[in-house]
Amino acid sequence: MSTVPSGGNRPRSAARSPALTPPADAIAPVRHPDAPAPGELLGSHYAHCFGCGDEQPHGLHLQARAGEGVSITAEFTVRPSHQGAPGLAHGGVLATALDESLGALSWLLRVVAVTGKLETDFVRPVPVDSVLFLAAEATAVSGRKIFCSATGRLGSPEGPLALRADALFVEVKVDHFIDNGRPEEIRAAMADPDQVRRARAFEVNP
Ligand SMILES: CCCCCCCC(=O)SCCNC(=O)CCNC(=O)[C@H](O)C(C)(C)COP(=O)(O)OP(=O)(O)OC[C@H]1O[C@@H](n2cnc3c(N)ncnc32)[C@H](O)[C@@H]1OP(=O)(O)O
Repeated sequence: MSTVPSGGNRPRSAARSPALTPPADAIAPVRHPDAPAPGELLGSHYAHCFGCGDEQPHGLHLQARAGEGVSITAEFTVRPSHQGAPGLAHGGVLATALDESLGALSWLLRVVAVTGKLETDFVRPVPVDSVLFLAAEATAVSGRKIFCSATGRLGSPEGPLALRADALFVEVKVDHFIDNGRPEEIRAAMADPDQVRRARAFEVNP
């Protein structure tokens, strides 16, 4: 069953960019047999990640849980440091929370993927101290392209819809990070056995 309501007040597909519509020959996403069980906390893919890292003091500290199929849920508490306007969350921070939730789907597919395109609807203002209940789901796969959607609801998983996103993630090899990341952090990550283990867990064909 889908955990991402297509809902909101108008049909999402009416406004979506063509690049975010899966091609006719796209296939349904397949949950990897070794994916974490529904309800299991996924943990951070990188301790210094702005979205989910435990060791990132400026980060969002998002904690995602595996859902059914290829879906996750996550909670994000909006802090005063996340403000854009007085007492309200910054839109870019909210987009980051959606991006991170969508990125967490990689744990269920067991592929390494990065955001290629992220389209966000900001449906309602999100006050500081709100708890946003995020739900993300992969909807289709076409070659290296993973189509996915997410929502953010205020106060509870059934609360008022505040955010909605559609995204295209593109599968990459671990070399994507090794070739492009700053050497200092890459060296540190490769020297950390836990980080190497996490990277391997995402790779189907290491
Ligand atoms: C490890 C998990 C981390 C999770 C953290 C949360 C997620 C993130 O924030 S990731 C960080 C932000 N994202 C990035 O830095 C990505 C930067 N971009 C890139 O590196 C490249 O553009 C990349 C990898 C997306 C695609 O490049 P490349 O590998 O050369 O593939 P490319 O051939 O261009 O594209 C593959 C397919 O995707 C499509 N595609 C790629 N980007 C887009 C886009 N922006 N819009 C539409 N389609 C796109 C292409 O059209 C192509 O489609 P088709 O196969 O039908 O021809």
